[in-house]
Amino acid sequence: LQVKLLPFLLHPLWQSPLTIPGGTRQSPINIQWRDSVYDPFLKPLKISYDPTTCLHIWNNGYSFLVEFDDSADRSIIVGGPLENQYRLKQFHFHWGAINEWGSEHTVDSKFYPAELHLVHWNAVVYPTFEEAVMEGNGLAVIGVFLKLGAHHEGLQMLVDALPAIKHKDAVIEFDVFDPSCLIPSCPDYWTYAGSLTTPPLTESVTWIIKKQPIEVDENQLEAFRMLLFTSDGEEEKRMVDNFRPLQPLMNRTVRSSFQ
Ligand SMILES: NS(=O)(=O)c1ncc[nH]1
Ligand SMILES: [Zn+2]
Repeated sequence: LQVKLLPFLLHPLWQSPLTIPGGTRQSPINIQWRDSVYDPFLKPLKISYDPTTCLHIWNNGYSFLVEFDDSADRSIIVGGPLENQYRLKQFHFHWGAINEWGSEHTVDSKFYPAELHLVHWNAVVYPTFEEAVMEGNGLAVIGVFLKLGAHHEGLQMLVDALPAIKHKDAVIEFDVFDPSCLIPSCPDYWTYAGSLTTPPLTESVTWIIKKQPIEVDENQLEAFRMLLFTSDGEEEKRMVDNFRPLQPLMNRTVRSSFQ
């Protein structure tokens, strides 16, 4: 198995070791449906996004991100497993070179072709995102699986912007977008205590993984794969397979909001 892991272990994307030394709650993980524990005390997740808080869309050399004005409580989530309300800061995706893989989390060891992460931070307790990143209850990330299927109208607005941010560090203004159009209507989710899946890999994330995927079509996935890891003028490297390998569950239980 170690030999199989070798390419991932050496993957250029993460200079830091695969798991940070002493890491006990790293992400992503495989969600074994039958091992998840229904928690009747989990509340429904309440999502209230203000589409005008959208700022810009950019290529950070690892994924493409849509960033939001998080200077006030205008786009927030509350409820679910969360003690406080959390402010939306950005969302981004992870995807594969082909449809057989691409998501970070897996369900019963099944990969989806892509995964959306909506990143929120606990502005009730912490003064800045940077400080929240370092705290166990600092962040809440909603994960949504993408599966190959029907055309997704809401996603198309993002897809249409991608050619303008093909290269690393390219950014364009993006004034109005409501990310709730990317979140499935089914309220069911799994939740567990984990980490960021990119450096600094800090163990500060309450993960909320939606059970129901959203459907996107082949052309929309292909548009993700035309982005580049590289800056303008550098030898082109297609932005694909920007997902972290699965991490050990260790002493954690995944809870479900549904039976
Ligand atoms: N992929 S992730 O959502 O864990 C993340 N967000 C910011 C940095 N890394
Ligand atoms: Zn992510």
